[in-house]
Amino acid sequence: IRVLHRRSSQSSNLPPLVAIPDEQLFGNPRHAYETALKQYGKIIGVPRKNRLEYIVDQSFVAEVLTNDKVYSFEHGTLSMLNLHVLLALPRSFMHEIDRVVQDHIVSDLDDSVDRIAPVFDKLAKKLAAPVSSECQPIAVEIDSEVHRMMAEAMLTLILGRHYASAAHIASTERIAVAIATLTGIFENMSWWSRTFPTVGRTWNWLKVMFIAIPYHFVLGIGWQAFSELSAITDVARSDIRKEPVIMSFARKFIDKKTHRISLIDRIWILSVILGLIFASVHQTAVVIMWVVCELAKRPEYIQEFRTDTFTETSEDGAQRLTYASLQNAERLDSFIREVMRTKGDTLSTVRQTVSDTALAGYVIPKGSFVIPLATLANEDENHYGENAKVFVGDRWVGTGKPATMVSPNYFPFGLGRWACPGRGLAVAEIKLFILSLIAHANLSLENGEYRVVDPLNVTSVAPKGRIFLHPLFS
Ligand code: HEM
Repeated sequence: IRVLHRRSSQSSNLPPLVAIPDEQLFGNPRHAYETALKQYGKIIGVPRKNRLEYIVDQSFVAEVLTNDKVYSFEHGTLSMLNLHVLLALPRSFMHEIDRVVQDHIVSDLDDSVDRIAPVFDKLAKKLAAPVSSECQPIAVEIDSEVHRMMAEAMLTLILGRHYASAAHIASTERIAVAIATLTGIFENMSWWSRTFPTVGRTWNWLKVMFIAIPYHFVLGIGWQAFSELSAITDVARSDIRKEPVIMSFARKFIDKKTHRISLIDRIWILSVILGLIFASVHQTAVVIMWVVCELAKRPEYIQEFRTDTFTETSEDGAQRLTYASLQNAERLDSFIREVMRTKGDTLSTVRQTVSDTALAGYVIPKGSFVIPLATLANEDENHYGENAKVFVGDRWVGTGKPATMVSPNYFPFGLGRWACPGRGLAVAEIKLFILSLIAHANLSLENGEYRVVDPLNVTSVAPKGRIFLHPLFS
């Protein structure tokens, strides 16, 4: 690690510019950034993949993530995704997705959970079936199944149960992963993209815009949804709450005179739904895998999670998990919060300066990416005490701090006005899967360890480990 320059000139007053070799940046980013911040101050500029990013320590998390007038979430996030073009639209894409999630998903989590719970139960039963019949531990390929399950759950919730066909589920998975590549999640792992980042980014962008979205979305799900939106009328419905998210969201676009939704609005609705699929499928699947791996590494927690679980009897007499069951699972909630705090997020939230901005005696130029180093805040000994870096599964029990409650020392879901609006659903989904699975089997991990695949992107790339399911009574 070396300083390229301390200050380019007295008048520009830039933070120190620090060069970190690629092997350190991509191989052990946490150590590399933490060391550089310790050496050169609370804010440093670090070039990465042809971009200059300003990395700040834990003392600036609140300022950078919540002062949206200066540090813009929309500019930061859309620019990182190479989707700046959306900033030029007359409507705010991010505001619209935010509203859909708030008004049509998390406003009634009881109902949202009821709609998707069967999808989680189905996978848990499928995975555990061979274990129960053969009465011996079996290794399961859980990662791809979890991705598929998330695609099915979100299709069911957002577009309706009739969309959950094998073909649509496969397309949804592909779209979610394809759009996630725009954030550069696979760039860190490929020599080609790391060495020629601009070419890599352009290639990814073209692939997503001209192949993945048209082929996997427009021709299938998109076309079906477009036809349904074309047929929607403003006839009053008594059961609007029971409609899929897309339909209840679409109602506000029905023109009072024509009683139809205009072509532009139909395209807008579909774009927002596409954004929502991206935001909700891939990342949740990855975090489920983190929780599964951590729990399989620490199976001693499983029994107490079971003891906490209560189910409700449905009309057909079967036992089912409801949102109330999930809220009751306090020890599991604490475990999830601890996984999210300690899994090693580094550069997980980004903002972009909308003007030259003074910070810590320096001036950060307009249009710069500013990113807090999450590990420093999430594992800050001044805040959490001596055992800050230790995983304590029940650390949060009885503290009134659920996994969804963010703060400057815990921001896996971001912070401020733009903190993830879907986090209530995300945590409910993680609990649904874990509780459904441990109802049928115990878990363990081969050699008690998993592997972090991309340490610079732990939120978007799942860890790898060989998971074993064990029969409950053996
Ligand atoms: C465990 C899974 C998830 C994680 C770790 C996660 C994390 C995040 C993070 C870090 C942000 C940026 C916040 C910021 O910069 O301050 C964000 C934004 C967002 N998330 Fe999530 N998220 C998850 C699941 C979901 C789900 C299930 C939905 C939808 C139902 C969702 C919808 C969104 C949306 C729409 C935004 C854009 C910001 C906004 O509209 O306010 N996320 N998420």
